[in-house]
Amino acid sequence: MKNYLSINDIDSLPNWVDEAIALKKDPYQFKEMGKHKTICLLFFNNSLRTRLSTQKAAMHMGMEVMVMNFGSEGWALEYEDGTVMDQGNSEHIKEAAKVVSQYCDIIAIRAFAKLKDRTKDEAEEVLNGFTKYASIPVVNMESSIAHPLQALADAITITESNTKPKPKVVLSWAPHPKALPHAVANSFIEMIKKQNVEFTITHPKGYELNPSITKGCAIEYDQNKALENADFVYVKNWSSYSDYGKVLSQDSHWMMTQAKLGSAKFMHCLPVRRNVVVEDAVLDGGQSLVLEQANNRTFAAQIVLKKILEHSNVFSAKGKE
Ligand SMILES: NCCC[C@H](NC(=O)CCC(=O)O)C(=O)O
Ligand SMILES: NC(=O)OP(=O)(O)O
Repeated sequence: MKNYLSINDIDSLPNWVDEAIALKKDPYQFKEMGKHKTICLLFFNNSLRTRLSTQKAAMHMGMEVMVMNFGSEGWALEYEDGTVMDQGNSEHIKEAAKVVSQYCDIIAIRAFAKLKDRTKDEAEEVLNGFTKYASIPVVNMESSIAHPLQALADAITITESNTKPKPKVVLSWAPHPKALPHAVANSFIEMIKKQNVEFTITHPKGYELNPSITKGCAIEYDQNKALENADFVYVKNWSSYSDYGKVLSQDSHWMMTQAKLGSAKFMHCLPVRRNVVVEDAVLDGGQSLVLEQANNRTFAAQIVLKKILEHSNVFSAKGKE
């Protein structure tokens, strides 16, 4: 595997989950693999988990790590080809990506959706710009439309705590004061479609996600009905997709409560707004998996780095890359 841009870059999800669980038991077993290799983490948006867990994963693999908050520290980048750069942007992606490629062996990028222009967000100019012009592998640390490191961690977490042959998994929208991206929900859906589960999505009308991603999924507008007999409830806010980037509802009836959760396990990618998205009793209770999810981010990132290093070591040994 060269790049990890979406869940579709995983050749076998069950194998990757098993390998990640094995890495978790003995995290430094491949510490020689990344020796004298450097990963550069470029952040165009804030982070706690992604930044620290990806750094930790790289350290487990014996890699050196460079981190840059590009959004606040880097030059404003231009992505259009052939532009006369006489406005605010100082540096073109062509130079930036090629320069970063000279300093490291893997680039990881976080660049969220701006939620103003759907076509522009779906073009993924930052992630795709780096992928196009970098000469080294690229990892998606949450782009406009995907968060595949989170979804892989979620797959590990569900596998570890599942006790049933075919559990019921529900993705439930929850209210939020800000307009949030679709990336976490999109990648979760793409991941869960590859699992042997019964899956239902529930949200208010107007919050339908990209139909090409939800194709084939059950959508139930009655949250209580959707939650019946659930084993895992993944809660997440997202803004409207059809009325792009808009907050259409802040209806607190959609907040997850212990009463609604019943005996199901609770999941959320974090950060989470307490008593807006989910009540304290759920997060502070025994059914919450949020800390396990955050912990598994390290091993999701580590399996991704291992696959990339294996691929690049094979190619460099052959003198091909
Ligand atoms: N990386 C995980 C989630 C990141 C982002 N959440 C946020 O921006 C929440 C910010 C806040 O609550 O103010 C999202 O939904 O995609
Ligand atoms: N879940 C997640 O990606 O967290 P951060 O935004 O803190 O990295």
